[in-house]
Amino acid sequence: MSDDSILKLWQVLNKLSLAILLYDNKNNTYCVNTAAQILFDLKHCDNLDSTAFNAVTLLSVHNNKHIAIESLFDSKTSTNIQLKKQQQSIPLNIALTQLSDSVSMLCLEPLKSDVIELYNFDRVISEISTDLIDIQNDDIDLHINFALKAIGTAFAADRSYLFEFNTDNETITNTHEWVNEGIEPFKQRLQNVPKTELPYFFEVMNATHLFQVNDVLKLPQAANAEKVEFQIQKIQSVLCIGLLFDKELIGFIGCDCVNFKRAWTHIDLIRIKLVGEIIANALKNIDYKKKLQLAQQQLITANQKLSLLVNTDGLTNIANRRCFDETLKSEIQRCARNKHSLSLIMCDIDFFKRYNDNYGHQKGDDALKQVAKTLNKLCRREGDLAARYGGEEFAIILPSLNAAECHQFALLLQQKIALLNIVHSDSSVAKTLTLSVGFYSTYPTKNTRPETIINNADAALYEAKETGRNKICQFFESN
Ligand SMILES: Nc1nc2c(ncn2[C@@H]2O[C@H](COP(=O)(O)OP(=O)(O)OP(=O)(O)O)[C@@H](O)[C@H]2O)c(=O)[nH]1
Repeated sequence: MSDDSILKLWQVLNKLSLAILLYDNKNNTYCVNTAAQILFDLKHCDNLDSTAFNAVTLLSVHNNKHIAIESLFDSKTSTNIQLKKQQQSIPLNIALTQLSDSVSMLCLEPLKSDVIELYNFDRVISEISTDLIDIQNDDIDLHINFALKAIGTAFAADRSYLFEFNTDNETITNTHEWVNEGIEPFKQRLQNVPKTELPYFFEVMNATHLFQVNDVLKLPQAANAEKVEFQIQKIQSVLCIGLLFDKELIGFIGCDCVNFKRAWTHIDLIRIKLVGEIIANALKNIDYKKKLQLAQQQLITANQKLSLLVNTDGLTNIANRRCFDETLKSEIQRCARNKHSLSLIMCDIDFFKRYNDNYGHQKGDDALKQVAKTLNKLCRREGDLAARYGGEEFAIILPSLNAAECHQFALLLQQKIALLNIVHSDSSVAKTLTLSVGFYSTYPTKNTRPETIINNADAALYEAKETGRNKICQFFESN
Protein backbone atom coordinates (compact mmCIF):
# COMPACT_ATOMS: atom_id res chain seq x y z
CA MET A 1 0.00 0.00 0.00
CA SER A 2 1.37 3.41 -0.94
CA ASP A 3 1.56 6.27 1.55
CA ASP A 4 -1.01 8.04 -0.56
CA SER A 5 -3.58 5.27 -0.33
CA ILE A 6 -2.98 4.99 3.44
CA LEU A 7 -3.76 8.72 3.68
CA LYS A 8 -7.00 8.28 1.72
CA LEU A 9 -8.00 5.31 3.84
CA TRP A 10 -7.25 7.36 6.94
CA GLN A 11 -9.56 10.16 5.81
CA VAL A 12 -12.39 7.61 5.67
CA LEU A 13 -11.48 5.98 8.96
CA ASN A 14 -11.39 9.36 10.64
CA LYS A 15 -15.08 9.73 10.03
CA LEU A 16 -16.04 6.38 11.62
CA SER A 17 -17.39 6.09 15.17
CA LEU A 18 -14.99 3.17 15.68
CA ALA A 19 -11.86 4.24 17.60
CA ILE A 20 -8.73 3.69 15.51
CA LEU A 21 -5.06 4.00 16.36
CA LEU A 22 -2.21 3.90 13.87
CA TYR A 23 1.34 3.14 14.93
CA ASP A 24 4.43 3.69 12.84
CA ASN A 25 7.27 1.68 14.31
CA LYS A 26 9.85 3.42 12.06
CA ASN A 27 9.63 6.70 13.95
CA ASN A 28 7.63 5.46 16.97
CA THR A 29 4.69 7.74 16.39
CA TYR A 30 0.97 7.26 16.71
CA CYS A 31 -2.03 8.92 15.21
CA VAL A 32 -5.63 8.47 16.27
CA ASN A 33 -8.95 9.11 14.55
CA THR A 34 -11.50 11.47 16.10
CA ALA A 35 -13.35 8.63 17.88
CA ALA A 36 -10.10 7.43 19.50
CA GLN A 37 -9.11 11.02 20.38
CA ILE A 38 -12.40 11.37 22.27
CA LEU A 39 -12.18 7.92 23.83
CA PHE A 40 -8.67 8.56 25.19
CA ASP A 41 -9.15 12.30 25.91
CA LEU A 42 -6.14 13.22 23.77
CA LYS A 43 -5.19 16.81 22.94
CA HIS A 44 -3.83 16.03 19.47
CA CYS A 45 -4.43 13.32 16.96
CA ASP A 46 -1.29 13.30 14.86
CA ASN A 47 2.40 12.58 15.35
CA LEU A 48 1.94 11.50 18.93
CA ASP A 49 4.67 9.78 20.88
CA SER A 50 3.86 7.26 23.65
CA THR A 51 3.97 10.00 26.34
CA ALA A 52 0.80 11.46 24.83
CA PHE A 53 -0.98 8.39 26.31
CA ASN A 54 0.46 8.85 29.81
CA ALA A 55 -2.94 9.75 31.23
CA VAL A 56 -4.61 6.75 29.57
CA THR A 57 -5.07 3.72 31.85
CA LEU A 58 -5.41 0.42 30.04
CA LEU A 59 -5.73 -2.79 32.03
CA SER A 60 -5.79 -6.49 31.27
CA VAL A 61 -9.24 -8.02 31.89
CA HIS A 62 -7.57 -11.16 33.21
CA ASN A 63 -5.21 -9.87 35.86
CA ASN A 64 -5.87 -6.13 36.04
CA LYS A 65 -2.24 -5.45 35.09
CA HIS A 66 -1.36 -2.21 33.36
CA ILE A 67 -0.90 -2.43 29.58
CA ALA A 68 1.46 0.04 27.89
CA ILE A 69 0.18 1.67 24.69
CA GLU A 70 2.94 0.06 22.60
CA SER A 71 1.92 -3.42 23.93
CA LEU A 72 -1.44 -3.02 22.20
CA PHE A 73 0.44 -3.45 18.94
CA ASP A 74 1.91 -6.72 20.10
CA SER A 75 -0.09 -9.58 18.57
CA LYS A 76 0.23 -11.51 21.87
CA THR A 77 -1.86 -8.97 23.76
CA SER A 78 -5.36 -10.24 24.61
CA THR A 79 -8.18 -9.04 22.37
CA ASN A 80 -10.06 -7.74 25.42
CA ILE A 81 -8.83 -4.91 27.56
CA GLN A 82 -10.31 -2.34 29.92
CA LEU A 83 -10.02 1.41 29.72
CA LYS A 84 -10.25 3.18 33.09
CA LYS A 85 -11.87 6.54 32.69
CA GLN A 86 -13.22 8.78 35.44
CA GLN A 87 -14.11 5.95 37.89
CA GLN A 88 -15.55 4.06 34.94
CA SER A 89 -14.23 0.84 33.49
CA ILE A 90 -14.89 0.47 29.76
CA PRO A 91 -14.25 -2.98 28.31
CA LEU A 92 -12.82 -2.77 24.81
CA ASN A 93 -12.44 -5.35 22.13
CA ILE A 94 -9.33 -4.73 20.02
CA ALA A 95 -8.34 -5.89 16.54
CA LEU A 96 -4.87 -5.43 15.10
CA THR A 97 -3.97 -5.20 11.39
CA GLN A 98 -0.58 -4.70 9.74
CA LEU A 99 -0.99 -2.03 7.02
CA SER A 100 2.58 -1.89 5.80
CA ASP A 101 6.06 -2.94 6.98
CA SER A 102 6.07 -0.21 9.58
CA VAL A 103 2.45 0.84 10.05
CA SER A 104 -0.07 -1.14 12.15
CA MET A 105 -3.69 -0.28 12.73
CA LEU A 106 -5.69 -1.01 15.87
CA CYS A 107 -9.50 -0.84 16.06
CA LEU A 108 -11.03 -0.47 19.51
CA GLU A 109 -14.66 -1.26 20.05
CA PRO A 110 -16.46 -0.79 23.38
CA LEU A 111 -18.24 -4.04 24.30
CA LYS A 112 -22.03 -4.36 24.53
CA SER A 113 -23.56 -4.71 28.00
CA ASP A 114 -24.28 -8.48 27.86
CA VAL A 115 -20.78 -9.12 26.56
CA ILE A 116 -19.41 -6.86 29.29
CA GLU A 117 -21.31 -8.88 31.87
CA LEU A 118 -19.90 -12.07 30.41
CA TYR A 119 -16.38 -10.73 30.60
CA ASN A 120 -16.97 -9.43 34.12
CA PHE A 121 -18.12 -12.85 35.20
CA ASP A 122 -15.24 -14.54 33.35
CA ARG A 123 -12.91 -12.27 35.27
CA VAL A 124 -14.60 -13.19 38.55
CA ILE A 125 -14.26 -16.91 37.78
CA SER A 126 -10.68 -16.48 36.70
CA GLU A 127 -9.90 -14.52 39.89
CA ILE A 128 -11.70 -16.96 42.18
CA SER A 129 -10.10 -20.05 40.67
CA THR A 130 -6.62 -18.52 40.65
CA ASP A 131 -7.17 -17.46 44.23
CA LEU A 132 -8.41 -20.83 45.43
CA ILE A 133 -6.19 -23.09 43.34
CA ASP A 134 -3.38 -23.49 45.86
CA ILE A 135 -5.25 -22.50 48.96
CA GLN A 136 -3.51 -23.07 52.29
CA ASN A 137 -5.27 -23.85 55.51
CA ASP A 138 -4.28 -20.60 57.19
CA ASP A 139 -5.72 -18.29 54.53
CA ILE A 140 -8.92 -20.15 53.64
CA ASP A 141 -11.24 -17.60 55.29
CA LEU A 142 -9.70 -14.76 53.34
CA HIS A 143 -10.10 -16.58 50.02
CA ILE A 144 -13.64 -17.81 50.64
CA ASN A 145 -14.68 -14.30 51.67
CA PHE A 146 -13.12 -13.00 48.47
CA ALA A 147 -15.01 -15.59 46.38
CA LEU A 148 -18.32 -14.78 48.10
CA LYS A 149 -17.87 -11.07 47.56
CA ALA A 150 -17.01 -11.73 43.91
CA ILE A 151 -20.12 -13.83 43.20
CA GLY A 152 -22.34 -11.55 45.28
CA THR A 153 -21.16 -8.61 43.23
CA ALA A 154 -21.31 -10.47 39.92
CA PHE A 155 -24.91 -11.58 40.62
CA ALA A 156 -25.80 -8.09 41.84
CA ALA A 157 -27.07 -9.89 44.97
CA ASP A 158 -27.38 -8.44 48.47
CA ARG A 159 -25.92 -11.33 50.40
CA SER A 160 -23.81 -14.37 49.56
CA TYR A 161 -22.75 -17.12 51.94
CA LEU A 162 -21.27 -20.51 52.57
CA PHE A 163 -22.92 -23.05 54.86
CA GLU A 164 -21.09 -26.18 55.92
CA PHE A 165 -22.70 -29.25 57.46
CA ASN A 166 -21.37 -29.94 60.93
CA THR A 167 -19.76 -33.32 61.67
CA ASP A 168 -22.99 -34.52 63.31
CA ASN A 169 -24.60 -34.05 59.85
CA GLU A 170 -27.68 -32.86 61.74
CA THR A 171 -26.83 -29.18 61.95
CA ILE A 172 -25.44 -26.55 59.59
CA THR A 173 -23.26 -23.51 60.20
CA ASN A 174 -22.92 -20.32 58.21
CA THR A 175 -19.12 -20.17 58.07
CA HIS A 176 -18.66 -17.23 55.69
CA GLU A 177 -20.88 -14.38 54.58
CA TRP A 178 -20.66 -11.31 52.37
CA VAL A 179 -23.31 -8.58 52.52
CA ASN A 180 -23.91 -5.60 50.30
CA GLU A 181 -23.85 -2.10 51.78
CA GLY A 182 -26.79 -1.48 54.12
CA ILE A 183 -27.78 -5.17 54.24
CA GLU A 184 -28.07 -6.89 57.61
CA PRO A 185 -25.67 -9.82 58.12
CA PHE A 186 -27.04 -13.05 59.62
CA LYS A 187 -23.95 -15.22 60.04
CA GLN A 188 -23.83 -14.94 63.84
CA ARG A 189 -27.45 -16.06 64.12
CA LEU A 190 -27.03 -19.00 61.74
CA GLN A 191 -24.62 -21.17 63.73
CA ASN A 192 -25.41 -24.85 64.41
CA VAL A 193 -28.87 -24.61 62.92
CA PRO A 194 -30.71 -27.99 62.98
CA LYS A 195 -31.53 -29.13 59.46
CA THR A 196 -34.98 -30.04 60.74
CA GLU A 197 -35.75 -26.31 61.06
CA LEU A 198 -35.65 -26.04 57.23
CA PRO A 199 -37.36 -29.28 56.12
CA TYR A 200 -38.51 -28.10 52.69
CA PHE A 201 -35.14 -26.56 51.87
CA PHE A 202 -33.30 -29.80 52.70
CA GLU A 203 -35.82 -31.99 50.90
CA VAL A 204 -35.19 -29.99 47.70
CA MET A 205 -31.46 -29.58 48.31
CA ASN A 206 -30.88 -33.29 49.02
CA ALA A 207 -32.81 -34.29 45.92
CA THR A 208 -31.50 -31.74 43.40
CA HIS A 209 -28.48 -30.08 45.08
CA LEU A 210 -30.15 -26.82 44.12
CA PHE A 211 -32.60 -24.41 45.75
CA GLN A 212 -33.90 -21.72 43.46
CA VAL A 213 -36.67 -19.31 44.42
CA ASN A 214 -37.55 -16.25 42.37
CA ASP A 215 -40.20 -15.03 44.81
CA VAL A 216 -40.24 -16.39 48.35
CA LEU A 217 -43.88 -15.35 48.76
CA LYS A 218 -44.79 -17.95 46.17
CA LEU A 219 -43.17 -20.83 48.07
CA PRO A 220 -45.59 -23.74 48.69
CA GLN A 221 -47.26 -24.35 52.03
CA ALA A 222 -44.73 -27.08 52.80
CA ALA A 223 -42.12 -24.31 52.94
CA ASN A 224 -43.74 -22.32 55.74
CA ALA A 225 -40.76 -22.68 58.04
CA GLU A 226 -38.46 -21.43 55.28
CA LYS A 227 -40.83 -18.54 54.47
CA VAL A 228 -40.67 -17.38 58.08
CA GLU A 229 -36.88 -17.52 58.06
CA PHE A 230 -36.64 -15.74 54.70
CA GLN A 231 -38.98 -13.01 55.93
CA ILE A 232 -36.83 -12.49 59.04
CA GLN A 233 -33.88 -11.98 56.68
CA LYS A 234 -36.06 -9.91 54.29
CA ILE A 235 -35.13 -12.22 51.42
CA GLN A 236 -37.15 -11.85 48.23
CA SER A 237 -35.25 -14.23 45.94
CA VAL A 238 -32.73 -16.88 46.79
CA LEU A 239 -30.42 -19.21 44.88
CA CYS A 240 -28.38 -21.95 46.60
CA ILE A 241 -26.20 -24.66 45.13
CA GLY A 242 -25.03 -27.77 46.97
CA LEU A 243 -21.32 -28.43 47.52
CA LEU A 244 -20.40 -32.01 46.78
CA PHE A 245 -17.48 -33.91 48.22
CA ASP A 246 -17.08 -37.37 46.70
CA LYS A 247 -20.74 -37.22 45.66
CA GLU A 248 -21.77 -36.38 49.21
CA LEU A 249 -23.45 -33.08 50.06
CA ILE A 250 -21.19 -31.20 52.51
CA GLY A 251 -22.82 -27.77 52.45
CA PHE A 252 -24.00 -25.11 50.05
CA ILE A 253 -23.30 -21.62 48.80
CA GLY A 254 -26.02 -19.16 47.99
CA CYS A 255 -27.08 -15.65 47.10
CA ASP A 256 -30.02 -13.66 48.47
CA CYS A 257 -31.76 -10.69 46.91
CA VAL A 258 -33.20 -8.40 49.57
CA ASN A 259 -33.83 -5.11 47.81
CA PHE A 260 -35.49 -6.63 44.77
CA LYS A 261 -36.87 -9.86 43.35
CA ARG A 262 -34.84 -11.69 40.77
CA ALA A 263 -35.89 -14.24 38.20
CA TRP A 264 -32.83 -16.49 38.19
CA THR A 265 -31.80 -17.44 34.67
CA HIS A 266 -30.30 -20.59 33.26
CA ILE A 267 -27.00 -18.69 32.97
CA ASP A 268 -27.21 -17.80 36.69
CA LEU A 269 -27.53 -21.49 37.51
CA ILE A 270 -24.55 -22.43 35.37
CA ARG A 271 -22.51 -19.69 36.98
CA ILE A 272 -23.33 -20.49 40.59
CA LYS A 273 -22.69 -24.19 39.87
CA LEU A 274 -19.27 -23.27 38.57
CA VAL A 275 -18.43 -21.21 41.65
CA GLY A 276 -19.85 -23.99 43.87
CA GLU A 277 -17.54 -26.51 42.21
CA ILE A 278 -14.53 -24.25 42.65
CA ILE A 279 -15.30 -23.71 46.35
CA ALA A 280 -16.06 -27.42 46.92
CA ASN A 281 -12.71 -28.28 45.32
CA ALA A 282 -10.93 -25.77 47.51
CA LEU A 283 -12.58 -27.23 50.63
CA LYS A 284 -11.65 -30.72 49.43
CA ASN A 285 -8.03 -29.62 48.95
CA ILE A 286 -7.93 -28.14 52.42
CA ASP A 287 -9.43 -31.31 53.85
CA TYR A 288 -6.83 -33.47 52.06
CA LYS A 289 -4.07 -31.16 53.21
CA LYS A 290 -5.34 -31.29 56.80
CA LYS A 291 -5.54 -35.09 56.67
CA LEU A 292 -2.08 -35.26 55.13
CA GLN A 293 -0.66 -32.93 57.79
CA LEU A 294 -2.33 -34.98 60.52
CA ALA A 295 -0.97 -38.22 59.05
CA GLN A 296 2.50 -36.66 58.76
CA GLN A 297 2.32 -35.44 62.36
CA GLN A 298 1.18 -38.87 63.53
CA LEU A 299 4.04 -40.44 61.61
CA ILE A 300 6.55 -38.03 63.16
CA THR A 301 5.15 -38.72 66.65
CA ALA A 302 5.18 -42.47 66.01
CA ASN A 303 8.77 -42.25 64.76
CA GLN A 304 9.77 -40.21 67.80
CA LYS A 305 8.12 -42.77 70.09
CA LEU A 306 9.77 -45.60 68.19
CA SER A 307 13.15 -43.95 68.33
CA LEU A 308 12.66 -43.34 72.06
CA LEU A 309 11.61 -46.93 72.50
CA VAL A 310 14.57 -48.45 70.66
CA ASN A 311 16.97 -46.24 72.57
CA THR A 312 15.46 -46.59 76.04
CA ASP A 313 15.90 -49.32 78.62
CA GLY A 314 12.51 -50.77 79.49
CA LEU A 315 13.08 -51.14 83.22
CA THR A 316 14.97 -48.00 84.16
CA ASN A 317 13.81 -45.64 81.40
CA ILE A 318 17.32 -44.34 80.80
CA ALA A 319 19.38 -44.91 77.61
CA ASN A 320 19.98 -48.54 76.69
CA ARG A 321 23.06 -50.28 75.36
CA ARG A 322 22.15 -49.49 71.75
CA CYS A 323 21.89 -45.79 72.46
CA PHE A 324 25.11 -45.93 74.49
CA ASP A 325 27.03 -47.55 71.60
CA GLU A 326 25.82 -44.95 69.10
CA THR A 327 26.47 -42.01 71.41
CA LEU A 328 29.96 -43.18 72.35
CA LYS A 329 30.86 -43.50 68.66
CA SER A 330 29.63 -39.99 67.81
CA GLU A 331 31.12 -38.39 70.96
CA ILE A 332 34.54 -39.90 70.17
CA GLN A 333 34.37 -38.21 66.75
CA ARG A 334 33.09 -34.92 68.19
CA CYS A 335 35.80 -34.80 70.90
CA ALA A 336 38.44 -35.78 68.33
CA ARG A 337 37.34 -32.93 66.04
CA ASN A 338 37.29 -30.39 68.87
CA LYS A 339 40.45 -31.80 70.49
CA HIS A 340 38.53 -32.29 73.73
CA SER A 341 39.02 -34.98 76.35
CA LEU A 342 36.47 -37.74 76.81
CA SER A 343 35.78 -39.77 79.94
CA LEU A 344 33.86 -42.98 80.35
CA ILE A 345 32.65 -44.29 83.69
CA MET A 346 31.60 -47.92 84.13
CA CYS A 347 29.95 -48.66 87.47
CA ASP A 348 28.32 -51.68 89.01
CA ILE A 349 26.18 -52.22 92.12
CA ASP A 350 28.05 -54.09 94.82
CA PHE A 351 26.76 -57.47 95.93
CA PHE A 352 23.58 -57.06 93.97
CA LYS A 353 22.97 -60.81 93.82
CA ARG A 354 22.83 -60.82 97.62
CA TYR A 355 20.45 -57.82 97.52
CA ASN A 356 18.09 -59.69 95.20
CA ASP A 357 18.35 -62.85 97.26
CA ASN A 358 17.64 -60.98 100.47
CA TYR A 359 14.91 -58.52 99.39
CA GLY A 360 13.48 -60.19 96.32
CA HIS A 361 13.71 -59.43 92.60
CA GLN A 362 11.02 -56.74 92.73
CA LYS A 363 12.97 -54.73 95.32
CA GLY A 364 16.05 -55.33 93.19
CA ASP A 365 14.26 -53.77 90.23
CA ASP A 366 13.25 -50.77 92.36
CA ALA A 367 16.85 -50.29 93.47
CA LEU A 368 18.04 -50.44 89.84
CA LYS A 369 15.49 -47.77 88.90
CA GLN A 370 16.58 -45.45 91.74
CA VAL A 371 20.25 -45.81 90.83
CA ALA A 372 19.50 -45.20 87.14
CA LYS A 373 17.48 -42.08 87.95
CA THR A 374 20.29 -40.72 90.12
CA LEU A 375 22.92 -41.27 87.41
CA ASN A 376 20.67 -39.75 84.78
CA LYS A 377 20.07 -36.63 86.86
CA LEU A 378 23.81 -36.06 87.18
CA CYS A 379 24.21 -35.95 83.40
CA ARG A 380 23.29 -32.32 82.81
CA ARG A 381 25.67 -31.12 80.13
CA GLU A 382 25.28 -31.53 76.39
CA GLY A 383 26.63 -34.90 75.30
CA ASP A 384 26.56 -36.43 78.81
CA LEU A 385 24.81 -39.79 78.74
CA ALA A 386 23.96 -42.30 81.46
CA ALA A 387 23.00 -45.73 80.13
CA ARG A 388 22.17 -49.13 81.48
CA TYR A 389 25.01 -51.20 80.11
CA GLY A 390 23.53 -54.51 81.21
CA GLY A 391 22.18 -56.18 84.38
CA GLU A 392 23.29 -54.05 87.33
CA GLU A 393 26.06 -52.33 85.38
CA PHE A 394 25.81 -48.69 84.17
CA ALA A 395 27.97 -46.58 81.86
CA ILE A 396 28.32 -42.79 81.76
CA ILE A 397 29.77 -40.91 78.80
CA LEU A 398 31.26 -37.56 79.81
CA PRO A 399 32.56 -35.53 76.86
CA SER A 400 35.10 -32.77 77.59
CA LEU A 401 35.83 -34.08 81.08
CA ASN A 402 39.48 -34.81 81.88
CA ALA A 403 40.64 -37.41 84.40
CA ALA A 404 40.60 -35.08 87.43
CA GLU A 405 37.13 -33.79 86.60
CA CYS A 406 35.88 -37.29 85.96
CA HIS A 407 37.21 -38.39 89.35
CA GLN A 408 35.25 -35.53 90.97
CA PHE A 409 32.17 -36.62 89.06
CA ALA A 410 32.62 -40.24 90.27
CA LEU A 411 32.91 -39.04 93.87
CA LEU A 412 29.70 -37.04 93.51
CA LEU A 413 28.06 -40.10 92.00
CA GLN A 414 28.94 -42.25 95.01
CA GLN A 415 27.71 -39.53 97.37
CA LYS A 416 24.37 -39.32 95.59
CA ILE A 417 23.98 -43.11 95.69
CA ALA A 418 24.77 -43.06 99.41
CA LEU A 419 22.10 -40.40 99.88
CA LEU A 420 19.53 -42.78 98.40
CA ASN A 421 20.07 -44.76 101.58
CA ILE A 422 18.92 -48.06 100.10
CA VAL A 423 19.48 -50.49 102.97
CA HIS A 424 21.61 -53.49 101.97
CA SER A 425 22.19 -55.53 105.12
CA ASP A 426 24.06 -58.28 103.27
CA SER A 427 26.69 -55.98 101.78
CA SER A 428 30.20 -56.56 103.10
CA VAL A 429 31.28 -52.96 102.43
CA ALA A 430 28.48 -50.73 103.74
CA LYS A 431 25.05 -50.76 105.33
CA THR A 432 23.47 -49.29 102.20
CA LEU A 433 23.68 -49.95 98.48
CA THR A 434 27.05 -48.90 96.98
CA LEU A 435 28.67 -48.66 93.57
CA SER A 436 32.11 -49.68 92.41
CA VAL A 437 33.36 -47.22 89.79
CA GLY A 438 36.00 -47.54 87.09
CA PHE A 439 36.81 -44.79 84.64
CA TYR A 440 39.04 -43.97 81.73
CA SER A 441 39.85 -40.50 80.40
CA THR A 442 41.56 -39.82 77.11
CA TYR A 443 41.95 -37.36 74.22
CA PRO A 444 40.45 -39.43 71.43
CA THR A 445 41.49 -39.24 67.79
CA LYS A 446 39.24 -40.11 64.87
CA ASN A 447 40.85 -43.57 64.94
CA THR A 448 40.07 -44.24 68.60
CA ARG A 449 37.88 -47.33 68.84
CA PRO A 450 34.91 -47.38 71.22
CA GLU A 451 35.86 -50.89 72.41
CA THR A 452 39.23 -49.63 73.61
CA ILE A 453 37.59 -46.98 75.77
CA ILE A 454 34.99 -49.45 77.09
CA ASN A 455 37.59 -52.14 77.82
CA ASN A 456 39.82 -49.67 79.66
CA ALA A 457 36.97 -48.30 81.80
CA ASP A 458 35.81 -51.88 82.41
CA ALA A 459 39.31 -52.91 83.48
CA ALA A 460 39.28 -50.03 86.03
CA LEU A 461 35.88 -51.22 87.29
CA TYR A 462 37.25 -54.75 87.62
CA GLU A 463 40.12 -53.39 89.66
CA ALA A 464 37.65 -51.51 91.91
CA LYS A 465 35.73 -54.72 92.48
CA GLU A 466 38.85 -56.78 93.04
CA THR A 467 40.42 -54.36 95.46
CA GLY A 468 37.48 -54.01 97.83
CA ARG A 469 34.36 -52.53 96.05
CA ASN A 470 32.61 -49.21 96.86
CA LYS A 471 35.62 -47.41 95.42
CA ILE A 472 36.79 -45.48 92.36
CA CYS A 473 39.62 -46.71 90.14
CA GLN A 474 41.11 -45.03 87.10
CA PHE A 475 42.60 -46.84 84.11
CA PHE A 476 46.07 -45.56 83.21
CA GLU A 477 47.65 -46.24 79.81
CA SER A 478 50.62 -47.94 81.47
CA ASN A 479 48.27 -50.53 83.07
N1 LIG B 1 16.27 -57.35 90.22
C1 LIG B 1 17.05 -57.42 89.16
N2 LIG B 1 18.24 -58.02 89.24
C2 LIG B 1 19.04 -58.07 88.18
C3 LIG B 1 18.67 -57.49 86.96
N3 LIG B 1 19.68 -57.67 86.06
C4 LIG B 1 20.62 -58.35 86.70
N4 LIG B 1 20.27 -58.59 87.99
C5 LIG B 1 20.95 -59.33 89.01
O1 LIG B 1 22.19 -58.73 89.37
C6 LIG B 1 22.98 -59.72 89.95
C7 LIG B 1 24.41 -59.57 89.56
O2 LIG B 1 25.17 -60.50 90.29
P1 LIG B 1 26.70 -60.65 90.12
O3 LIG B 1 27.10 -60.48 88.71
O4 LIG B 1 27.11 -61.98 90.79
O5 LIG B 1 27.33 -59.49 90.89
P2 LIG B 1 27.07 -58.96 92.35
O6 LIG B 1 26.27 -59.84 93.15
O7 LIG B 1 26.54 -57.52 92.23
O8 LIG B 1 28.53 -58.91 92.95
P3 LIG B 1 29.62 -57.88 92.55
O9 LIG B 1 29.29 -57.22 91.28
O10 LIG B 1 30.85 -58.70 92.46
O11 LIG B 1 29.65 -56.90 93.66
C8 LIG B 1 22.39 -61.07 89.56
O12 LIG B 1 21.81 -61.69 90.68
C9 LIG B 1 21.32 -60.72 88.55
O13 LIG B 1 20.19 -61.57 88.62
C10 LIG B 1 17.40 -56.87 86.89
O14 LIG B 1 16.99 -56.35 85.87
N5 LIG B 1 16.66 -56.86 88.00
